[in-house]
Amino acid sequence: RNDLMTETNPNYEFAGERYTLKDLRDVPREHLRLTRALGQGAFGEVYEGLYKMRPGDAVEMPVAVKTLPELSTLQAENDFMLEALIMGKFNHPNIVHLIGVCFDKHPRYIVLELLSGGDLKTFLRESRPRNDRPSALNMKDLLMCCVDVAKGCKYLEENRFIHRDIAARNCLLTAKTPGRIVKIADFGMAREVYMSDYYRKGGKAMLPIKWMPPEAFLDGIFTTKTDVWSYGVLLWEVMSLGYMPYTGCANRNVMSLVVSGGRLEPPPNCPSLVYAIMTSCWHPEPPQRPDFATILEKLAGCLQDPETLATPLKPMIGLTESGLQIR
Ligand SMILES: C[C@@H](Oc1cc(-c2cccc(S(C)(=O)=O)c2)cnc1N)c1cc(F)ccc1N1NC=CN1
Repeated sequence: RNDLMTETNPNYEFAGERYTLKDLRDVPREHLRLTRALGQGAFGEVYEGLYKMRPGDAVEMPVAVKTLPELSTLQAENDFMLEALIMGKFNHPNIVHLIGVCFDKHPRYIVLELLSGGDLKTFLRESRPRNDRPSALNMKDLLMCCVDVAKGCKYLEENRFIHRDIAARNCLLTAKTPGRIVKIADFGMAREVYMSDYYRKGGKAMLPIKWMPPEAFLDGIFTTKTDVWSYGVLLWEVMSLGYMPYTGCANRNVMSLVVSGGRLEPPPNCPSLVYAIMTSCWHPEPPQRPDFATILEKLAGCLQDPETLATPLKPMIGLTESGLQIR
């Protein structure tokens, strides 16, 4: 983590300032109503809910609520609090907004803005072209999603925050319809709904190997250039409309493949300008990888290139996770 918070030291450094729990807005539990379960988070169930901002208000704000079960270890309590502290310090349109916390008693809650478009990976998979329906998305839609995530990453980079888990599963959309905004929405290196993405390395620590550069999974070195590598894999996820990277390849084989110079192939119909950004993010030497400002410039170039924009997301024929499929 960026700044290990020990049991006795509930402080957190961000952007050169020091914060403690008292900096987090306390949400009165009685103003919160959990309506339905959204799925299993790393710590506990995540719910959709409604939050009455001011007691007299008629209107209630839709929220997402991360819960920490009563029977949690001190480490889990710490991680939960640290995640809230981390999210509470960010202020950017492409990073999920923390509304507040309920830490007065168990079960503890982290209250987030609800992004009702759901996660990016699911959205991409749902948007794949089918015989009955050509894809609802075009190349511009995909590139705009990538731009949003890159803007969020640039903010983190500017604040010297290393995310360590940039991936489509950890990004959410404000809506599925045009005008959608994508936000980075998970900061816990959390083992979200896609458990299989995390490789059980030794003990319980699970690492998203397929999104990590060699220096990270070999030597545990994490820098902002780690996030750049992961962002390159996220680009690949977006352009493939939500495929699992290195489909069918086990994590340990990915490690040896990548160390010996192997890389992800361009997804079907991926414009060469976009694939060039991906491969630049996967340079073996971290300093040689672009920063997010450069990535944004290159994406802007793609968005101004007619040939790139005209590339169709036509039905693909190929091996998918569920076997050979003709679409
Ligand atoms: C913690 C949770 O946060 C949220 C989930 C959804 C959300 C997630 C899925 C579906 C829908 S919905 C209402 O559009 O069906 C909304 C909407 N807003 C959130 N703030 C989350 C953040 C992520 F970055 C990735 C996955 C999840 N989870 N956790 C459990 C399930 N997803």
